[in-house]
Amino acid sequence: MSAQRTNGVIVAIDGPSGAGKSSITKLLAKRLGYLHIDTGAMFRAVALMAQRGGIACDDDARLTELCRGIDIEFEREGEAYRVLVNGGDVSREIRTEEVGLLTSCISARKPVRDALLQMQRKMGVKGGVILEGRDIGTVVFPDAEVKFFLTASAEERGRRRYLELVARGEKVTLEETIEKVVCRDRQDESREHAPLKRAEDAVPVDSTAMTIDEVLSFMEKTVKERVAA
Ligand SMILES: Nc1ncnc2c1ncn2[C@@H]1O[C@H](COP(=O)(O)OP(=O)(O)O)[C@@H](O)[C@H]1O
Ligand SMILES: Nc1ccn([C@@H]2O[C@H](COP(=O)(O)OP(=O)(O)O)[C@@H](O)[C@H]2O)c(=O)n1
Repeated sequence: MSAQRTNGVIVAIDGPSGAGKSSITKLLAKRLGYLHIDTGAMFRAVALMAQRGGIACDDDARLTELCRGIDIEFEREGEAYRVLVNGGDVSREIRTEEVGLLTSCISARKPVRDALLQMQRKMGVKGGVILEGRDIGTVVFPDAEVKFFLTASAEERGRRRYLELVARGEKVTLEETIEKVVCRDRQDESREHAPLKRAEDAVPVDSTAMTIDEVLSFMEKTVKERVAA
C-alpha cells in the first residue's frame, strides 16, 4: 500500500446510473468506518452552476473559469451529507433528471474533468475512503486497492430510477425513464475523456437480481479479504 494511505485503503465503485452505487457506498462506508465520496455529486454541482450562469455545455473557456472559482464541499452528518457549492447548499437541486442529463454533457469536457480529478485525488489520497463514480478505478485512482464495477440490466436500473421519481411525486413513465437512463449511459460510455468502463482489475458485480443487502455483504467481505491479504 502507498505510504500516503495513512487512513486505510481506497475502494473504487464505478458503474452506470441506477446500479446502486450511492446506496451501497453509503452503507459500506458506514460499516467500514470509511469516508464516502460521491464524485457524481461533484459533476452535478458544476453542471448546476453552469446552468445558473448560462454557460453552454461546450463552452470550454467559461467552464475553465467556472471550475477555477468553484469550491465543492461535503458537509457530513453521520452517514448523510449535504453538497455545498461556494458555501451554498445545492443537495436537492443537483438531483433532478434535467441536471443529470446536463451533467452527462458537461462531464465530457476536458477542463471539467481535469479540475475535478485534482479535487478528487486530494480528497482521497490518504485512503480510508470509498469513491463512487464512472472513472475512479480507471483514471482517478487506478492504484486503488479494491475496485468494483457495479451494474444491473438497463430495464432494472430504469425501474429503480422510475420508482424513485414517482416517490418524489414526478409524473414520468417507466418507458421514458429507461430511455433516459440508457441515453445517459451511452453518452458516458462513448465520450473521449475518462469514459465509463470497467477497469480490468475491477470485480464485476451484477445487482439485477440481488438485494441491496446481498450486494453490501459481498462487497464488505471482498474489501475485508483484500485488506487482510
Ligand atoms: N440491489 C438493489 N435492489 C433494488 N433496488 C436497489 C438496489 N440497489 C439500489 N437500489 C435502488 O435503486 C435506486 C438507485 O440507486 P442508487 O444507489 O442511487 O444508484 P446509482 O448511485 O448507481 O445511480 C435507489 O432508489 C436505490 O434504493
Ligand atoms: N466519476 C464520475 C461521476 C459522474 N460522472 C458524470 O456525472 C453524471 C451524474 O453522475 P451520478 O453518479 O450522480 O449519476 P446517477 O448514477 O446518480 O444517475 C454521470 O452521468 C456522468 O456523466 C462522471 O463523468 N464521472
